[in-house]
Amino acid sequence: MSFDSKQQKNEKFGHLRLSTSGPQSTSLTGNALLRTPYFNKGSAFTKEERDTFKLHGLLPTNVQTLDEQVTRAYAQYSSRPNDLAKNTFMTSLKEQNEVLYYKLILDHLKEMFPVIYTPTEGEAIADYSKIWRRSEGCFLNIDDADRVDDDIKQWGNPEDIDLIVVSDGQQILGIGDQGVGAILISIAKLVIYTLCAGIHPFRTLPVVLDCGTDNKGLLDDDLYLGLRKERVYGEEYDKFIDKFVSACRKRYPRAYIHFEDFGLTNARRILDKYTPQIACFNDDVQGTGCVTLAAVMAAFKVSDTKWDEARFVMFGSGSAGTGIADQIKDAIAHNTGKSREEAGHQIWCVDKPGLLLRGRKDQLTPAQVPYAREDKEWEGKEYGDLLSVVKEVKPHVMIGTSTRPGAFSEDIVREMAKHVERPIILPLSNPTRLHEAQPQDLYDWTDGKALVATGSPFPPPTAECNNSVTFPGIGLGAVLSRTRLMTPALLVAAVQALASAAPVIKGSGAGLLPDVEDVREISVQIAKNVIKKAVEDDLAQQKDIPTDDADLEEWIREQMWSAEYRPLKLVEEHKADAHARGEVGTGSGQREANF
Ligand SMILES: NC(=O)c1ccc[n+]([C@@H]2O[C@H](COP(=O)([O-])OP(=O)(O)OC[C@H]3O[C@@H](n4cnc5c(N)ncnc54)[C@H](O)[C@@H]3O)[C@@H](O)[C@H]2O)c1
Ligand SMILES: O=C(O)C[C@H](O)C(=O)O
Ligand SMILES: [Mn+2]
Repeated sequence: MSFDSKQQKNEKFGHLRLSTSGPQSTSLTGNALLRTPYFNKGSAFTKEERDTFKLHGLLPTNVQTLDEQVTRAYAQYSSRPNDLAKNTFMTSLKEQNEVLYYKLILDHLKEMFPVIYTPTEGEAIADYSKIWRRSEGCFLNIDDADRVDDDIKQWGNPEDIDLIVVSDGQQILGIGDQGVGAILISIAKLVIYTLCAGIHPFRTLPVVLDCGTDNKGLLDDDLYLGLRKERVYGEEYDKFIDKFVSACRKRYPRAYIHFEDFGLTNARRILDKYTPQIACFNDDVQGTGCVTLAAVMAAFKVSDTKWDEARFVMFGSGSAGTGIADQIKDAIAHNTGKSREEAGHQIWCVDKPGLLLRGRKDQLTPAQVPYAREDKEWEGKEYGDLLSVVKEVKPHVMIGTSTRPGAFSEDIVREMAKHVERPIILPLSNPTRLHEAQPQDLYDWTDGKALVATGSPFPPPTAECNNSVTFPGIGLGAVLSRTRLMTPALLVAAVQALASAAPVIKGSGAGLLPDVEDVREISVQIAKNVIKKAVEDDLAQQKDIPTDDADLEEWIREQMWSAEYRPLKLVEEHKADAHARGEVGTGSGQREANF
């Protein structure tokens, strides 16, 4: 990477920096500059910049600060009548001025998080083809699989992209197949990476793999923007994924790939296939597994539950359910010295047909198989519904990733509370309307004894158990260390950092997980653990990573992007490209032509 040499002298770790607070360079002037959201400062362009970049006559006279702009933008945001309208407003703002967009959110993080992310983003995704105005992100479709490499390569040079979030749209949150609208989940996750972990917004790429859709409503919608055909499965699908991964590897060899909201039959399979080959991560399986394990660890501190006796019931055993089960199984094994197989006996997985049993092996996914119980254990017992299973198992922990709203009904919760002092109940299905229970009901039915965390935000004392407190820090660690692989050991290191930041563990509150307000700091701690483990396990490709803890933290913080205006320098066109690539990661070609 090429960096401004003056800047390097002033910075302890200048030579390692990915993103900088130093000057940026562009050859754009006039309206072209104002229409480039990454560089546009609107009314905040200084007098000198207005001279240099030929902006006179294009802006009102008064030069304003970023804070003044935030005040105006917040008033406009607040005047929007509902959350979806607010979400649309934010999308427009992002298309106009990225620094202002991020600064506005960071100043109102708690309030805006549910509007730009879950649950409102779910509505925007479902309405994608109706509310679409301007294209953002990379669209690859299975009918043009031969073009994948060409379509990917136009986003920059090999060193330009650090992080790719990709979805095929088959299982968006709990709202099922959303086809091409899935581009918005890739974009939203990347926004969270920037807000919560300072990942440089211009060094990322949101992708949708349009493989058709089984959503009849979309296929019948004249406005639908995606491939109008039934979803493709099997060999053709696998080849398409392979082409995508190969193209990413070839064109952006340093990029870490985050898979999001793939369907049940593909999510785990794809993850297992590529984990030994590239640095990749499935958020629904691994991010959710990590955050939920951290919540359970915090809850155990309060309830004084011992790992060797703890019993877990998972309701909904898909990507998220089995991902959580795997993390919990490893934690049991780690804390008790049991084998992983033995540890798995403390987990009971329930899905649509009831408890998973070995006798029904042909109906189980490979990820479910290790949790299926021996049929003879359950002979003469009821196992077809959650209440019967809870009666038999008497779980300490019940986790919902079923997409079935209200599944944790009063009789089930009261039954659970009969057997354990502090029932730990985590309804995680998103969006909010799909939660297996409402937190207030859980407190009421257990005389306030339940320890609760939910998939979408609720007021305190209910913590939000959403992968958004985990994946940004893990990604930051992966990007900065340039880890070759994302291994289970790196994820364990991440969970340790997250669990120790829980308010109940720190003694700073009742929450089982840290609040979103604190997430940037949590991400530093997660990234630190991930990087240290990557170095220890000889996976880190980045050279000269500081070994001292304090230095490492400083090194991480310095590379986190923050929402502030940087001085802008005018350079000639050919130099701008070279400079931009090195300094702000601004790709050439299509990236600029797109604005
Ligand atoms: N809080 C978080 O961070 C987080 C993370 C990932 C997923 N989730 C949520 O978890 C839910 C599931 O996501 P996923 O990616 O695992 O989906 P998935 O399709 O892979 O799994 C869903 C599972 O639930 C089962 N199921 C469906 N209806 C059921 C019913 N009535 N009774 C019992 N089981 C039923 C399905 O058979 C499937 O096994 C979604 O609502 C998603 O938003 C939350
Ligand atoms: O996107 C979220 O809010 C969390 C999770 O990835 C989900 O699919 O629900
Ligand atoms: Mn998801």
